This record gives sequence, structure tokens and C-alpha cells, in this order.
Amino acid sequence: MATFISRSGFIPSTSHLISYYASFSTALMLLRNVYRELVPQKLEEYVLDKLRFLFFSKVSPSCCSFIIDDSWEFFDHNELIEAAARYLSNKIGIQNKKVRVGKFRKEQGLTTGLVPGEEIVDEFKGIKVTWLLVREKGDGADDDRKRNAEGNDNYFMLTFEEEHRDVILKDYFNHILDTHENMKKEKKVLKLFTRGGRGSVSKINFNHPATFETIAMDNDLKKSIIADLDKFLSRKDFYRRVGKTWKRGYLLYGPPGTGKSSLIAAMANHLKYNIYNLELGTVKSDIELRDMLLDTADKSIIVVEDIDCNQEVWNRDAQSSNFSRDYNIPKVSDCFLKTEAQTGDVKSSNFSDYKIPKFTLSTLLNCIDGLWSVCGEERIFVFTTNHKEILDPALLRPGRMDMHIHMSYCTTQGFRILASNYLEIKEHPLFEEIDDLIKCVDVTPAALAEELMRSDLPDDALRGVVDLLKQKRIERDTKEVERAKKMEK
Ligand SMILES: Nc1ncnc2c1ncn2[C@@H]1O[C@H](COP(=O)(O)OP(=O)(O)OP(=O)(O)O)[C@@H](O)[C@H]1O
Repeated sequence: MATFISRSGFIPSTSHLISYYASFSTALMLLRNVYRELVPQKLEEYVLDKLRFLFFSKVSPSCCSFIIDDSWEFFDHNELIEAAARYLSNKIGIQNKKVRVGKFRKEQGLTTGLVPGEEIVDEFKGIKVTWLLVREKGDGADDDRKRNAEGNDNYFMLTFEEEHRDVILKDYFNHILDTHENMKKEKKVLKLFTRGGRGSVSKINFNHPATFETIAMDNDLKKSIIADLDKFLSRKDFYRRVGKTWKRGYLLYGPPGTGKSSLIAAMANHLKYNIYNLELGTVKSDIELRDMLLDTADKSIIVVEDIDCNQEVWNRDAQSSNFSRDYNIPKVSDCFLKTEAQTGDVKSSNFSDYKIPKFTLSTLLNCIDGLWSVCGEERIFVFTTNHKEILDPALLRPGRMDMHIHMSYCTTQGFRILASNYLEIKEHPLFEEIDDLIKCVDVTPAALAEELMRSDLPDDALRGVVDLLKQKRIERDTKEVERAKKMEK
């Protein structure tokens, strides 16, 4: 059995030991309660912060610190903490021995994060800023601080020389918020929403590979579209200042297969906007159309493909033109006579079929640039059509469709882009012959793309392209002979 012998030779008995222990613990408990009553929590936090500052940040006393946390009573989520986390994730390097790694549903690729206790040194306009992620664990029921969105009390402490306080507050934090926005965009997984009438909506991830690089179209036109989109993005303050809704409209017109849908995908990938594909054909009333448009989110592209298939947007004057005869568009008066006799839906989109109008053009216009349009901002409207000529001019005017983009048959320049996309070649002996043929026939990029996909071997694929173009030339010549014969008669 072990015995305690003090230097004085006094050996305390077991009962003495127990009584000393009891008095000691009572004194401790008393002290703890006094501490809790007398020392305010804020003071405790202050002292702890100072200690952390001394032990962790290894900086001089002329420094000061900002705390970014998410325990702001009466306030919403602190966006700066999320922005800081993402901003710092880009700064993590080999000096950080422990790193958090995650994969999030709404983001592409992996995301890294700082571990509590880890430090990052950043530099902004020549100012050294030391970041530290601090984990402050609450002690259950006694902890009256709000827990942050992550379910813990982690906060960031950034430390810098006191004299730079204004630059940090005004410029550095704005820089972090801007960087965060851009990083979110880059990682965003785009969505395609398809909205029909009666609120039906389907949502899928949008992984279309088209970019402005892969689109075969005139280079100057391509550059002007990119410049227009970028200008739109950067003009938030401008739109506010002039009292206009922050939105822009593009009309893409041209024959089928010239890349209208591909261009929309490229625009979405460039802007990192989700796409809402509105199926106006399924809309049953003005109210349904309005709800459909009001239900779209900001930072999105609202697409109506083949808008000409909705007779509600036809140009009534065009109905008496040659075009109307060629495409067999019924006259308005005929339409209404026919409407009265009809009871059910006519599903075909052929011009010769008449459908009962389901919504009015004015409702559509109101949603684009009228009173309802102010319910959202940072939106792009894109309408596509194969027949721009039959659309009501009210729909086409600037402010509604600000840029009219003609998607034409393939040009020699466009073909080079396709050859580079599909065959990864910049030059080939057959290019000259192909260029000459492309200049004299109408061929869509879609038809050429299909031909280029037939073989991975450039010689074979390009031979196929030459054959296709020659065939098109024969068809063109035959048509011209027939037309000449008709004229003679
Ligand atoms: N300009 C182009 N650049 C690159 N690829 C194109 C282009 N045009 C068409 N393609 C190819 O053809 C396919 C069909 O083109 P797309 O659907 O974009 O044409 P569209 O003009 O929208 O046709 P539609 O009017 O019938 O909807 C695309 O998936 C793409 O592979």
C-alpha cells in the first residue's frame, strides 16, 4: 500500500486526505461560480482573442484584427464569411499541412477549405494580411451565442497593420466579395428548366459543350456578341442610373441547322446563367404566360425557340404579303371565322393550320419590357426563328430584341472552325476545293458537322464533305434550270 511522507515527516491519514480534497473542490466550484457571475462573456472573449492574437498570429502590436463570424443576432447570414471561405480556398498552398476537401452538389470539381488553427498569409495592394480560422467550441446549454450556418462557431480572424484599416474595410473586402462571385460562377453547374403551361416544369443539369470557340460563325459577329454580353454584365449601375430593367433581348434568326440552339448554349456557358426554355405552344392563357415568365429566376437566359410557331406574334400586315401566300398563312378574318367553328386544340405548328389564340402579344411584351419585367433583373431573353419576316415588328424593336443575329449558312471561315473542332486540323490539301464549293452553295453547319463526324480520319471525312457539297451544287443547278424553264413558259 502506498503512503505519503512529507519532508516534515508528517504522514496525513486517509480521512485527512479526503477532507482536504473536499475543501479544495468546494473552493474551486465557488471560484468558478464567482468567475461566471463577475466576468462578462464579452470580456472573456476579448481576453481569449488577445491571447490567440499573441500566440497564433505572430505579428507586432501595431496590428489590428477583424473577425468575420456568423453569429450576428438579428441579422441574416453573413455573406462575407462564405466569401472569405471561398476566397481563401484559392490561397491554400503547400504551407497548409491540413486541408479540408469537399464536393458539393451545385458545384463542379472539388472544393478545398481551411482547417481551424491553420493560417494563410495574403497580400493585397502591398499589404500583408494574415488569416486564421478559429474554432470556438460552445459549451452546450450555457452557450448563448448563436450557432452559425455550418453548425459550429468557426470564425475568421484577419490581422494586418493598423494603418491599412481603411483599405481593408473598403477595398479588400469588396475584392473578396467580387472574387467570390466570379469563383461561384466558374464552379456553377448550369441548369436547364423547361417550362410548359399549367406550371409544369422540369429541371436537368445543363452540360452542353458549346462555347463561342466551337461555334462556326463569322468572327466579327462572334466578337460583337461576346462584347455585347460582357457589356451587359458590367452595366448594373448603368441600368439603375437610367431607370431601365437590367435585361437584354437577342433575336437569333436563320435556317434550321445554322446553330441557333448551339449559340444559346454558348451564351449560357459564357455568362454562367441557367436557361429557361419556355414552351409557348402549351400556354393556355395570358395569366399562364405571365406566371410562367414571372417564375423565372434572375441571372438566367429565357429562351423561346421557334417563336414564329406561335401565331400570336405574327405580323398581321405580313398576312397580305407574298410571304403569306408562300407559307399559306391564313388571313386574320379567315382565322376568326375558323376559330368560331373550332372547339378543340389544333396541335400542328404548320402555318396553314390555325389555332385559337391563347395569349396576347401585349402580355408577352409586358413581361419583356413592361411593368412585369421589373420583377426580375439580369435576364437575357432569346427568341429564335426561322422566319423573322412574319414576326410582329413590336416584338422586334430595340428594348425588346436589342440585337438581331443572323445565323447564316456555313462560310469558309465557319468551316475552318468545324474542321478544327471535329478533326483537330488547321490545314489540309482539300480545304481549297471545299472553300470554292462552300462559296457557291447553301449548306448548314449542321449538315457539314454530320459529315465530319463520319470518320476520325481527316482524308475520309473531308472527301465526304466534298461529295456532299458537289451534290448540293448539282441540286442547285437543277433548280436553276427548272426555274429558267418556268420563266420561259
Ligand atoms: N454554327 C454552328 N457551329 C457549330 N456547330 C453547329 C453550328 N450550327 C449547327 N451546328 C451543329 O449542328 C447541330 C444542330 O444545330 P442547332 O440545333 O444549334 O441549329 P439550330 O439553328 O438551332 O436548328 P433549329 O432551327 O432546327 O433548331 C448542333 O448540335 C451542332 O453540332
